Amino acid sequence: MDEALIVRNVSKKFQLHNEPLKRLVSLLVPVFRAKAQVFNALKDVSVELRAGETLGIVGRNGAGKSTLLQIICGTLRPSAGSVQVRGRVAALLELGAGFNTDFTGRENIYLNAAIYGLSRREVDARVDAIIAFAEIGDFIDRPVRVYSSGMFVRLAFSIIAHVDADVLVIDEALAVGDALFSQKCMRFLDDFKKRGSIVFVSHDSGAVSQLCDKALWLHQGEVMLEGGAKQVTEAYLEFLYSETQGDKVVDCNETIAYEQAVEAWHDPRDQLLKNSKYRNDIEIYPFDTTVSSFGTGLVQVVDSCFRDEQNRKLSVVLGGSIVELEVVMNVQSELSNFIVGFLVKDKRGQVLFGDNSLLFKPEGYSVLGNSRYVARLKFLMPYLAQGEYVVSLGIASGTQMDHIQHCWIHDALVFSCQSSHVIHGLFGTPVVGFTLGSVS
Ligand SMILES: Nc1ncnc2c1ncn2[C@@H]1O[C@H](COP(=O)(O)OP(=O)(O)OP(=O)(O)O)[C@@H](O)[C@H]1O
Repeated sequence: MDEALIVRNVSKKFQLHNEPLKRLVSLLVPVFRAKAQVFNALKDVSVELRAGETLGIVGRNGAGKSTLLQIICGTLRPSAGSVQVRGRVAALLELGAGFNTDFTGRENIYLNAAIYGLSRREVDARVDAIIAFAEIGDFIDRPVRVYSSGMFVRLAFSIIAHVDADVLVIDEALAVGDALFSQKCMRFLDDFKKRGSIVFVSHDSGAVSQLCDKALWLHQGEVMLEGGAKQVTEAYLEFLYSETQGDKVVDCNETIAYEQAVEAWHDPRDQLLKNSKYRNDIEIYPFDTTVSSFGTGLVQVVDSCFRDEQNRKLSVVLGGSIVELEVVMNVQSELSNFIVGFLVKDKRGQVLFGDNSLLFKPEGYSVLGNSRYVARLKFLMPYLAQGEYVVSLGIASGTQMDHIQHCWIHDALVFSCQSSHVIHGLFGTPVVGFTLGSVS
């Protein structure tokens, strides 16, 4: 077959029991089973995935996504219908599944990889790569019962990434909480797409539309829509918004005063947005002094943060407002043509925007050796879509086209945005003026 996965008319019914005793009795005495209340978690779901394709599954809580993934992986039997998968399936579905909590991380690598059918010799050959990808340091030789959930995810993902799977099944909810690692996972998945198929469940429809070729929208156990990832995620978002907003159309004349748009950067919808649940709060995590960097080493960044116009350090930045990105650095030796810049990337590593100090002084600044400097880059933070982001910092000397990096930090600051009105595109940039006139 050309298909990597065929899900045909799959239904799943769960028996619901209020009391554990009744559940036990119904398991032991089949006649009681008929009396239990039945819940249809999946109803006649069909989908096909060709080898090399990526399928995203979206849907609200309780829509049946995890149930479908478990059926695809064979850890749950369907009540009706069938699933055919070609090749080796590796899954990240349930934290700790397949792990022995008394074993160390290293021992669990062998245990898990054996479950996926790898021989000891095959695991010997890739154990170092698995450990390097997981990046959990000395914890690899400690029992996994002492692991944080983030460490579990790191190790579990690293294992499934190295078992030569033909189909990867991933519930992205598990990767939440660690923006840096989920970026790395997304990069890995992008690469994996070249050789295998992926089934990917995510609440982040942006991630689904970027990563996946096709998508399936489940609603109360049924297929609402199946098709191209873009088409399905857009329809799903529209549905979510119409559910939360109703069909109310905001009357622009009533709520937006054109005169408010006097300052170039001011978004006249600001007040409207700030008072809504789409308020674009962007939470900033503190600068991690242990984060790795590369460059000549003549400059070390010792701190970085966001400040508002009153010079207050911010833990939350509001999308659509002016902020200052502060970079504190130690400079070892005198440098000319000095440039400070930044990039903001989404969790797949895609650059959204960035800038540097060259626009202010094309010939660059000069700095003295053995000194500490504070650079501040003031910019308009765009409205960001829900998700996690990182800021990369670069300190260099030279020109835009030709420069030497003294200190480049990939993930200097991490930030996370939980609420947003941005549903199309990667980010929103404020509309600073609008006029409408009739032409005769
Ligand atoms: N073992 C079970 N017994 C009874 N009901 C179950 C069982 N497992 C799942 N369900 C029910 O089936 C429905 C679908 O659950 P499922 O976990 O597949 O949803 P989901 O789309 O993955 O949700 P979420 O996004 O919240 O993870 C839910 O209403 C859930 O309560």
